[in-house]
Parts: sequence; C-alpha cells; structure tokens
Amino acid sequence: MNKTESHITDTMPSKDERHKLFGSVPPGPKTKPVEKDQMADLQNSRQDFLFDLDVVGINNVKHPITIESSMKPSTQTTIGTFTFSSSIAKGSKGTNMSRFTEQLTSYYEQGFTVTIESLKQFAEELAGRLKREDAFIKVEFPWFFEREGPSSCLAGMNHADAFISVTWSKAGGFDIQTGLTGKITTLCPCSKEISEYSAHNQRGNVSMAITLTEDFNEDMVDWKEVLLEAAESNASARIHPVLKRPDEKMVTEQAYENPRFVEDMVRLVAADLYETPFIHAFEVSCRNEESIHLHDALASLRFDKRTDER
Ligand SMILES: Nc1nc2c(ncn2[C@@H]2O[C@H](COP(=O)(O)OP(=O)(O)OP(=O)(O)O)[C@@H](O)[C@H]2O)c(=O)[nH]1
Repeated sequence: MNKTESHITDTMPSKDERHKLFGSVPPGPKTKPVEKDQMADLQNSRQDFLFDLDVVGINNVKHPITIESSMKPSTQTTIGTFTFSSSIAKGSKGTNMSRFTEQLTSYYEQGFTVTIESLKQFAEELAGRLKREDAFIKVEFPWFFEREGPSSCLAGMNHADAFISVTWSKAGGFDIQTGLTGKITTLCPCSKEISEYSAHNQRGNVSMAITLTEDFNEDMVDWKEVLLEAAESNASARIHPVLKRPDEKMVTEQAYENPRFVEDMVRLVAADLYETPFIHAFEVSCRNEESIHLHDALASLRFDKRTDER
C-alpha cells in the first residue's frame, strides 16, 4: 500500500457510515409475505376492467443476438432491441410481464439465432406462456456488411438498421414484416442543372418496410441484401467506409452522372420492390440530410400489390 492509499483509508468513514451520513436508515418492520405463493397477484385479478387492450407488453429491451447474413460477415453478433406484446381482454387486469424476458433468456441460453422462422416459433410459444391467443414480437438491430472501395477494393464495415416483426394469432396465423434503413448519397438534379459548376449533395436515409409472401424462404434469399440493393442501386452513389483517391474520383463522378431528388429515390426503390416476387406490400421513405439547408427533405409512399393499382 502506498502513502496516498493509506492516507485515504485512515481518514475515510466506512461505507456503512458513509451511507448513513447521506441518509440511509435501517430496515423498518416488514409484514408482507416473502414467499411467492403467498404474495398478492394483482395482474391476475379477474373482474370487468371496462376495456379490452390491443397491446400490452414491454419494449426497448436490449439483448445480444446472433444473425445470419448473405454478405460478409456471414454470422454476426449484434444488439437486438425487442418489443413484445399481446392483447388482453377486459376480464384480466394485467399481463405477466416477467414472462417476456424470461422466454428471451431461455432462448438465448439455448443458442438463439434470430431468423423469421425462430421468431415465428418464439411468438407462438410466447402466446402459450402468456395464456393468450395472440402475441407480437419485433426486433430491431444493426446489420453489418463488408463493403469494398470501387477501384482499390479495400474493404471496411458498413451497417444498416434492420427489423423483423412477427404477429401471431390463433385466428389469423402469422403476419411477417421486415424492413431496413440504409444510407446512400444523392446529388441534387436541380443544382446540377442550374449551376455552372458542381452540384450539392446529401446523405439520404432510405427506409423500407415490406410484407412478405407466405411462401418466402429465408434460406434461399436474404431479404436484407435485397432491400439494401434496392436502396443503393438507385442512389446517386453508394456509401463506403474506405475510399482511396481513385475510389473517390469514381464515386464523385458516378454521383454526378446519376442525380436524384428525394422523390426520385422513393419511386425508383418502389419500382424495384414492385418487381420483387416475394413482396406483397411495401412502404418506402427517404429522408435526405441536406447539405445546403439545416432541414431535411423527405418523401414516402405505400403500395399493396394485392389491392393497389399503379
Ligand atoms: N402487468 C403489469 N406488470 C408490471 C407493470 N409494471 C411492472 N410490472 C412487472 O410485473 C412483473 C412481475 O409480475 P409477473 O410477471 O406477473 O410475475 P409473477 O406473477 O411472479 O410471474 P408468473 O409466475 O410467471 O405468473 C415484473 O416483471 C414487473 O416488471 C405494469 O404496469 N403492468
């Protein structure tokens, strides 16, 4: 022990004394049961509680997860942000909220890889655990993918924000949605047209949410890569983690050759999703972080191939 440490130990009150100094008091008399089976179970009270609830549950649950990807790295651990819920009839006071995280932990301990299939199983099992006839689970996560510079082929890691949501009901079966928000470069067509030189550009955020067809097979196609390609292949240019000068020249010229308004982005991405056979319905939006304004530009559309006409 050096001189400074010994000085601190000599003069500092003990931790208990310090807590008392700052207001901690001894426990008071305790009369309520400590055994679980003797505790009141308010959430399981049965009465007419006036209204059915569409949704009751928990959200913003952060948990490590494993996902698969068709792009490198093919297996990755990332952070999932979960929402779990079910409906509840007016005859029940509340849900059993501990059961959501209890099931998540149990899946994690058994080596949970988040896929559409595993989430379907999770949702149905959750409904059983809650003694309900429906359950909803959504997981949002950063998805990482390797990206090379167009000339140097030097690789680095990019990411996009993905989600999968599964609704299960005894009456209606499964409803699956997935989605992705990816970043792209857009170069302003108006600025290019009117200016003697140059054109301003922006970083665009393209968000897509899709409803999958019932026969969609995630072992055959990675929906994340399809959505990323829909956003990036229609942009003025892609975004890269590592660019040397020959890469930078290519990306700059490519953007100048492919100017896009925020509206153009949404319509072009929508056209790709329209042509994708495993998508029933989609929502596309784009938010461009403008470089010549403090505000952002945005556009969006929804389309359901089963009902809407172009
Ligand atoms: N229903 C309900 N529960 C809440 C609320 N706020 C907190 N809780 C949770 O209540 C949970 C404990 O209740 P239950 O999950 O029913 O616990 P339990 O009855 O011991 O569990 P089971 O044996 O599975 O029935 C804790 O996870 C708390 O987070 C709320 O607003 N409504």
